[in-house]
Amino acid sequence: MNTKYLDLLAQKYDSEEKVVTEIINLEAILNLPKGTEHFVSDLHGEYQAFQHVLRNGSGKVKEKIKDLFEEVLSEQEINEFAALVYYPEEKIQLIKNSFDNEKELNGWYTEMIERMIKLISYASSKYTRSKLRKALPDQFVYIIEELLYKTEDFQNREPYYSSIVQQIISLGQADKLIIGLAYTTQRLVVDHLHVVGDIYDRGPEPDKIMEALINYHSVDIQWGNHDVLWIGAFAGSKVCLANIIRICARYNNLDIIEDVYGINLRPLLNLAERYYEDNPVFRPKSQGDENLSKEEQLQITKIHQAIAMIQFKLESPIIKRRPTFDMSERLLLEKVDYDKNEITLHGNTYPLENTCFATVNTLQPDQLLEEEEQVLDKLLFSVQHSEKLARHMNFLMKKGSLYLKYNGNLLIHGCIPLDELGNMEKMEIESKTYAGRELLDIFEHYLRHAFAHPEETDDLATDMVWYLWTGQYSSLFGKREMTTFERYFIKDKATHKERKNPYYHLREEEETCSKILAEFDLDPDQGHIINGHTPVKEINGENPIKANGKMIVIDGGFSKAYQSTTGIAGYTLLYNSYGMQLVAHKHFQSKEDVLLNGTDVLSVKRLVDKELERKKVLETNVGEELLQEVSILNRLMEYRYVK
Ligand SMILES: O=P(O)(O)OC[C@H]1O[C@](O)(COP(=O)(O)O)[C@@H](O)[C@@H]1O
Ligand SMILES: [Mn+2]
Repeated sequence: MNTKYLDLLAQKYDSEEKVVTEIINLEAILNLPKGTEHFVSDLHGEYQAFQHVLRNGSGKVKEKIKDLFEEVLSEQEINEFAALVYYPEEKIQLIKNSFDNEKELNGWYTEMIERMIKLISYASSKYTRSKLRKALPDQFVYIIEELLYKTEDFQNREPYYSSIVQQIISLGQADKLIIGLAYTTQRLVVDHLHVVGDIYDRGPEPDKIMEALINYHSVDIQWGNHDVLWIGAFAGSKVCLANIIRICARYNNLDIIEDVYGINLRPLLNLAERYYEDNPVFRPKSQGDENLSKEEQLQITKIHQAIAMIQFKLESPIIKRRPTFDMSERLLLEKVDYDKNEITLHGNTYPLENTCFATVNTLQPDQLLEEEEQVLDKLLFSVQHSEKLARHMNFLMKKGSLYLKYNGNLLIHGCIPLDELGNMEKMEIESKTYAGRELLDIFEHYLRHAFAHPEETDDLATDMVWYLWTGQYSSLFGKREMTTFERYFIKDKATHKERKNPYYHLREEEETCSKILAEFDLDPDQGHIINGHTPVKEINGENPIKANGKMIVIDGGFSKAYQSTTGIAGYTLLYNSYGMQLVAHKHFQSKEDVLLNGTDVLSVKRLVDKELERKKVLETNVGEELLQEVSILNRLMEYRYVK
């Protein structure tokens, strides 16, 4: 190693003792049990349900509470205490309202602080003191450490302990301390979070999920097809932009565009008012909890049509300028017989219904009206100048990737495109063919390029982001074609079917999964593939654990819109030093329900894998990095200090 680096490093470790201390510290960490990884996917804007899972660590918080207090507390007390750990601010408020004298309240404070300290001590047992310190609320580090390291054996420390607690209460700091302790517990229970794609679309609050992730202590994201759609819009793809607005209109979520991201929809509304009427298939989907007036519903229905037609028009030129996308079947507006109001697809002719072709020039159907172009330009300008969206998209880029290899597992939202025989599908891009891992790498390369060049709207990189949303060899889409047009305008449901890539049945077989793991240089005997994207229909007996445990699909449907098909409200996965556990969540009612009734829809666990020996940090990705640090420090030791 270049001695310059060692000299630089010596500035930080400027004494033999400092190097030795750090080596010992790192070696100690390497021998601790590995931290808990938490996997979630397909959040689809369902912030309330997501934050609950985040706060309860998919049941881990309650498990720890039970380990400690099952013998001494009733089930109701355990539930109440768990609710305090999940939502400390709100729970404290409720409790305060329920006591009518200060003495009772102080008794409650004392008891809760004691329980919280015990819980933290237990939850942090596999961490170093320094790591625990970093997780503590800044203003209380000293006090909490005093409370934590009071051991039960020293009876005479008892008065000291209770005097600290009483002081905290009388100084009016108890609420803050309890809140801080609750968040510390949440943070200790899960070491690292993986979001296996699809934060955006369908549900109402993707922005709040993004904020929660930005504030989370340790997270990575594997982009989903819906996430890249938003990235694409921000990166200058007009067709991606049309799609996100269309989906928001469809799910009655235009507030996200207008109020949350501050994008002015007025020009689009004006255009929509001019050309469109009511149309049953474009009415917003009801999510069950909104009160739309007739006028509002009509407005959204019009916007929905206006933006859908813009989307269809925008698709054509891309398909034409990118023959290797192999999407000519999707030149739909050109396949329409406008006189007969029918369309011929794959040799079959179907009548069209509920059409809204008022802006279509039948001689050149993909031509945008000048006013449509103007609307689009304004929308794109607004999107690219939304500060909040910029912050969220930058975070998605920084923490995200198309796939991730982590602790021997392969995390990917959709699929690895395969042919019927299980070979990796090839795609030609700029006269070169790519398959498997190389294909995913080149996709990611283009996506990053598009993001770095938001001023380019029609280049290959920008078009490629749209391909990732809808192309047949996209690792995020994984279907032959997206039948949006058919679902709006053709009655025959056979045309709505989106044929899945063979991956989706081949992944049931261990051999396929092993082959894919090997393609990514992962050990097929140890590794797993973790997928989101396709709702697991537990209702129909589908098992999320496939291929003899090599494949785990964790999209159980946080998305309310999909819960009737899945029968549950999402899967999450936990991977700690003892192995992997799959958690199935029941429908999440509301935060209020948890607070008032202590109902914490506790989840069924299925063991995916059990380690014979507890896994240590040494055997993880983080461990690898720490080992490298140790080896560098050893070199520094020899170079600088050992005579
Ligand atoms: O349920 P909707 O809103 O009609 O959307 C259906 C579309 O969503 C997709 O399923 C993609 O979304 P997912 O990634 O959530 O599956 C498309 O394949 C399909 O065309
Ligand atoms: Mn998806």
